[in-house]
Amino acid sequence: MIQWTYLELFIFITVGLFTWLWIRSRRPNNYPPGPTPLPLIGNFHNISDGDFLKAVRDLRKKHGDIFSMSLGTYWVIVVNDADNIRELLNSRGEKMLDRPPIYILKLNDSYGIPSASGRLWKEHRTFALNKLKNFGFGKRNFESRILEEVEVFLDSLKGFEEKPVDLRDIINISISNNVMSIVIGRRFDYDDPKFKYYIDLLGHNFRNLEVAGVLAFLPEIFTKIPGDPFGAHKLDDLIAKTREFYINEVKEHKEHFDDNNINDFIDAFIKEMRERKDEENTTFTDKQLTAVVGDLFSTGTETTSTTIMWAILYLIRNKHIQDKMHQEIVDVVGHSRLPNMADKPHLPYCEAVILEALRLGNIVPFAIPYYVTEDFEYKGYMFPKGAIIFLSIDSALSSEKTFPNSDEFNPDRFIDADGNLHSQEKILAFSAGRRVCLGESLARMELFLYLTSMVQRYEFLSPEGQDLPSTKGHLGITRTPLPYDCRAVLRS
Ligand code: HEM
Repeated sequence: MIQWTYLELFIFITVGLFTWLWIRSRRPNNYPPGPTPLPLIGNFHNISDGDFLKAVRDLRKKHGDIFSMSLGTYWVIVVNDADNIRELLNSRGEKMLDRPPIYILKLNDSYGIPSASGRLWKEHRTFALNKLKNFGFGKRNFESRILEEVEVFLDSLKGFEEKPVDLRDIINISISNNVMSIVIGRRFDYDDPKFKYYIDLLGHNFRNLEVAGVLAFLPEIFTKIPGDPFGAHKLDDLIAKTREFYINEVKEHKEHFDDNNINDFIDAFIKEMRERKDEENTTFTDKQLTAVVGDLFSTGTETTSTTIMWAILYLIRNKHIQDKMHQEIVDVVGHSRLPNMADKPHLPYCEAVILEALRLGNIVPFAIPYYVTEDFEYKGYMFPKGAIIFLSIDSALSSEKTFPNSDEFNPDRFIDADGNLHSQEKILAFSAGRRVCLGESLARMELFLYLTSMVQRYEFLSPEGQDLPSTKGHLGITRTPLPYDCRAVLRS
């Protein structure tokens, strides 16, 4: 019989364990290629230097358009290039429609719409789209409501008397008022302290939460570690505080509910919930209502306002583009009224500026992660059940092939020799397929009405003596510009 010393036993177990971990972390032959995973940590070391966007761009250069990484207990497949993304969603979409059960998508217990899967997602995406349309989404009467909000916003800019100001907070509140007028049936004043508090919390959530960061893939046990080394407790706390807002709104709506007077989305949901109360396994529950209200508040606020902040930043840095945009508005609309959606076909340069801001602003560089629910093959690679798919919208928006000199802000790339708009469909900023952004029509309307009105009335400049705002971004849930001040000077 073999006699083992403790040291020999220790060495044997350690080598055995590492061999098992190494074999387990090896990439099967038919998976997309990628960086070599290390035992225990997989490929975390390849993405953890703080700049996920750059890390993914570098890995693509080495491993090609479709590559895979081992992160936590998952294989993550990153898909680059607009054609690949569209083709994958069109041809394999049904096998990757769900969201993965990763930490950041489970913060709401996977309720709501962006984090939901299966029947819950299907029923509530359809319900939300129908009801939002009934209350005006994308319709003419909603346009007038947005224009009223734009007027209030433009007037509030006057209050700053051309002094340096960071516009982020009031743009956030103003944009939020549009979606909230449909969801909760009212708007908030820009100095309403309670709403400002929630908008501020939302901003913190968007900046601190990284859809693609290390925290996203950590096995849940790591999020419970005392001392909060990964910031998970802080996030839980911020999210719980923001949730108070939605819970209170729902409570108030229930107290004043009148079946004959359905004023907004929450009323419509409560009505549906009451009609289906005896249904077995109904998905129309209080928890889902709170989650959807939270989703519409968050997705409907930060995204559009961040795009406007990027657009103003690029217009400050490129004054000749701002002046050309202004001139087109003056020629077509004049000064006496605000631009409206009927003017859009006659303002191709303004539209080109907006497309270019969506492109270079790159505010959602990766679609919300998808989850493979059935094995499939694409371009000769295996996409195994249980893998997470990252669609790199960044790769589509920064493609040198489609957008030469892609680092430059150049709206003319969308204008042909006759001054007409072209190639707008190449902007994949809202993603594609069945999970395409639910608020795309609202966002496009807001971007057009706000940006054209702002440039019609005001000239946006850097504060005297200050450098131009930086084009560097911060990647949280969205990619936001670093804070900057500007002066809004009333045009005569
Ligand atoms: C410029 C503004 C916006 C941009 C660039 C944008 C972009 C996106 C992107 C890239 C996705 C991920 C789609 C995917 O997973 O493939 C998304 C999802 C979503 N967006 Fe937007 N969005 C914007 C504005 C809005 C607005 C105003 C709303 C709300 C009212 C909204 C509501 C949503 C919802 C609910 C989803 C989840 C869809 C689902 O999972 O079925 N978004 N958006």
